[in-house]
Amino acid sequence: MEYDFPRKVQILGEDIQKSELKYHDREVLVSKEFTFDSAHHLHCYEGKCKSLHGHTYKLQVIMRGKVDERGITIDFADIKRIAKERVIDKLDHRYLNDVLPPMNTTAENMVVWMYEELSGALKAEGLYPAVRLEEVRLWETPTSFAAVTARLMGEES
Ligand SMILES: Nc1nc2c(c(=O)[nH]1)N=C([C@H](O)[C@H](O)COP(=O)(O)OP(=O)(O)OP(=O)(O)O)CN2
Ligand SMILES: [Zn+2]
Repeated sequence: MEYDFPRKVQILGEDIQKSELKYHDREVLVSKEFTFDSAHHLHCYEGKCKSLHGHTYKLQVIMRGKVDERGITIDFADIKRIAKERVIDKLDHRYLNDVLPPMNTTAENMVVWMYEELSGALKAEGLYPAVRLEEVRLWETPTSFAAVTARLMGEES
């Protein structure tokens, strides 16, 4: 497919005019996915998950913001760094019942905690409100996930 990209881009050190940038200022969702392995068991639950067991969790982080002059909403590398620092490095190869704040370690509870961690990082780093956390999804198995959105978390604008 042929795109009508601008001929000149000042921001990249080339000879480009901002007025030619077609997509600058549009709001776009950007997403990155991660996996991590953890052990846990559930309380108040009758079934196999009350016993110690493990999962390869999948986490999807979706952020939202305006595209800048470079064509970037937030660098995927920054999403990765934030997710690693705030979530993955705390949980990977750990026993969740020990390392998470007191909670039953269901996918629902965990995804709410993850949303708060990630949203807190955007605010602490001054990226918010230009960049907002739109949705976080956590797969416990390939067929089961829990998710929260900005609207569900009362952060929608
Ligand atoms: N609503 C929720 N239900 C269950 C949770 C949960 O977090 N939220 N967690 C569990 C257990 O942790 C269990 O390990 C995962 O359950 P399940 O998806 O049933 O696991 P399976 O391996 O049996 O999945 P299949 O893909 O169907 O083989 C239980 N329920
Ligand atoms: Zn489980």
